[in-house]
Amino acid sequence: MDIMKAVLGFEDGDFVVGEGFGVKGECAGELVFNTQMTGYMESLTDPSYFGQILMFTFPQIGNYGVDTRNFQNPRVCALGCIAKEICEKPEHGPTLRTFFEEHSLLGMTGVDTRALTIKARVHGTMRAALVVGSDDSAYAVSLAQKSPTICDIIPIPEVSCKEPYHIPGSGKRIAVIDLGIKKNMLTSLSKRNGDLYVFPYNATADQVRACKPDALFVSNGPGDPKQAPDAIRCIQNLLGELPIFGICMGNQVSALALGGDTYKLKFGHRGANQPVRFTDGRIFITTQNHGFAVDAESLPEGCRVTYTNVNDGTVEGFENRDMRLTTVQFHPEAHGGPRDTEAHFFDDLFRRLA
Ligand SMILES: NC(=O)CC[C@H](N)C(=O)O
Repeated sequence: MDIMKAVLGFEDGDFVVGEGFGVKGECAGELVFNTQMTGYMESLTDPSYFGQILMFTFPQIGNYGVDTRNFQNPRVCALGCIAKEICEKPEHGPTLRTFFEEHSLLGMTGVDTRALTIKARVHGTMRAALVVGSDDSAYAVSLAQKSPTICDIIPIPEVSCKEPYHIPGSGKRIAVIDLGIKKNMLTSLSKRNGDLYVFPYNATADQVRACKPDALFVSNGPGDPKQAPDAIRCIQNLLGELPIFGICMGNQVSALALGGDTYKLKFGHRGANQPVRFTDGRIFITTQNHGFAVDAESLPEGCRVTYTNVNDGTVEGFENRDMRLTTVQFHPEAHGGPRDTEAHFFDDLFRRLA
């Protein structure tokens, strides 16, 4: 096998050289790290990673091949993939290498991902550029420096559905705003017989009202929540009119719709063992993937923080009972990661509509 060069350049002038996999090419965006031991395909296909380069801290990924049943979206959404090592002989095929080659994706191995993770933890998330097929570090650094910040990109329209669609179910009618929804959110709602009317990111309140929903659900999505003005407006118009639920980006845009604020975390939470504390003191282990957070202090009267991240005390969920709004920052739908909060969130959602 011919070795293909690759280089990862950072906005601060630093760089690392490694081995490329997939195809030759380049990409630039935030480099973020995920600490999951499994679920690499769920993460790579999670639309919330659109616009970011995804690095896995677990030393080897690809050890159970590529199974499209795990995909959270039909395509890989991360701009590129960085891993210490990819498995060349998985128990089930095809290999990550073959998949990346066949789908013209960009990957890099053979780098000290732990050192790069420490760098992100010390200095904060940085913009980086991955160049596969070259070791021109000066070029990679200049690409990183020229790339827009995560707050400047508008990625949601790229991953939201283009037209509304219907997933029939025999139960409650849920209007879903797709800001780049993970498949397992839809599956989790469908499994509970939800009759789902899915709308693109720019749906208006009147379009939502027209399907006569019992509730509104706002999905996860990539980028800065402040770059989702249509969803914020739609929620604002529907607040108090019907129950509203949201996950991750759905949590953040709900806070903004209420007049609250969000801010960028130093290096975010991305992994499958993030502990959150519920109001009753119980701790749940959750999957998370977020780089922004809701500012607890900014939430207006009537809101109550329901979940707090045990590691850093940040907001992992809040509610406003008067407005019948319940949102979480973590991922109860899992995929990958633990399903400890699936029933807690989704069963509760339908119980509230009964
Ligand atoms: N998974 C998500 O919905 C992420 C929301 C937002 N893009 C963030 O990084 O915080």
